[in-house]
Amino acid sequence: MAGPVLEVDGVRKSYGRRRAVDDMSFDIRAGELFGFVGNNGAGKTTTMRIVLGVLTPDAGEVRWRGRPVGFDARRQFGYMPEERGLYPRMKVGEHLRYLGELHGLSSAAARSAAGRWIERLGLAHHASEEVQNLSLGNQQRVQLAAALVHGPRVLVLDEPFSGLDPVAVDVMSDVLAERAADGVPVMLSSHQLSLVERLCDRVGIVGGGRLIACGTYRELSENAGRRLLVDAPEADGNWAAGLAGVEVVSREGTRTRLRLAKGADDQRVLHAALATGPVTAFVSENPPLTELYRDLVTGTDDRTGGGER
Ligand SMILES: Nc1ncnc2c1ncn2[C@@H]1O[C@H](COP(=O)(O)OP(=O)(O)OP(=O)(O)O)[C@@H](O)[C@H]1O
Repeated sequence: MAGPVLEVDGVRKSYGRRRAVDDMSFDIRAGELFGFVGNNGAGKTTTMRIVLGVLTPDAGEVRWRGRPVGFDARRQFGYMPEERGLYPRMKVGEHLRYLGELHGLSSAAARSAAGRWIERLGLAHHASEEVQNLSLGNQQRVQLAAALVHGPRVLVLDEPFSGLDPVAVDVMSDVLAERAADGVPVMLSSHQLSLVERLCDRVGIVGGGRLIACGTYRELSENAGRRLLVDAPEADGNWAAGLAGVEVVSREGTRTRLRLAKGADDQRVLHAALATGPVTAFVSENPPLTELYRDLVTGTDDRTGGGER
């Protein structure tokens, strides 16, 4: 994968006295699917709007290929806003052609691109319908087509998967993976962490307006410390207590899940388990992104649970 093309550097934004985004920095590489996750109110939409130039930051800047993003660069961005922004009375085909032309495509090119995306996103039966008469999921497909119709060089998508049926999620995932394979950097926010884990090359986790972790799933997983599942049928509930660098995450019957701090010795864990009797399972586990996320976000976001600061 190539180097960074889209850089968010030290971005800060307040609404009145409320700090929504604070010293936010990350970059996205060409051809990379970058998942942007965080609790409600963590600052994702505000950051994405700043990337798009819909909002101006109080400090910091966004750069595209090393230069501050200006009007010309932004015309090459494709954006799917959280508050979907389609004209309800326009017909789907007409709407997409209009948006293509608005972004500088010729009338013929806009017609052809609109037709292509209508077909690709499974909207062929709805091309002549008014947007407002479509189901919400289909409106969302149109919204994705609207972000793609002008052949953008960057995609910024705010919760593109919310409310989609599983088939539409697959179509959307395939399309985004294809765009990324074509070298387009794709930034997407989502609360569907299993999907983000599966789809995205890297993940940025936002808490309280700041980026609290960023990396591949594997990197995030390694930084969080190793997990072990140990099944010691004759052990009592306290067998792992007091082992240095070892935390008991959960116990179900005879199975204990442990988290090991960096550098903690798993062989000492094995010895301690064997000292209780037979050990029928001793397995390294990769926690799902959801669990890593919970560990990272807990305690870092004083707006956790949708509250505001
Ligand atoms: N127009 C606004 N005026 C005042 N405060 C705002 C405005 N927009 C957002 N905020 C506040 O800024 C903070 C960040 O909001 P933002 O919408 O960026 O979060 P988010 O991570 O996208 O949340 P969600 O997952 O719920 O969409 C919140 O405290 C929110 O209430």
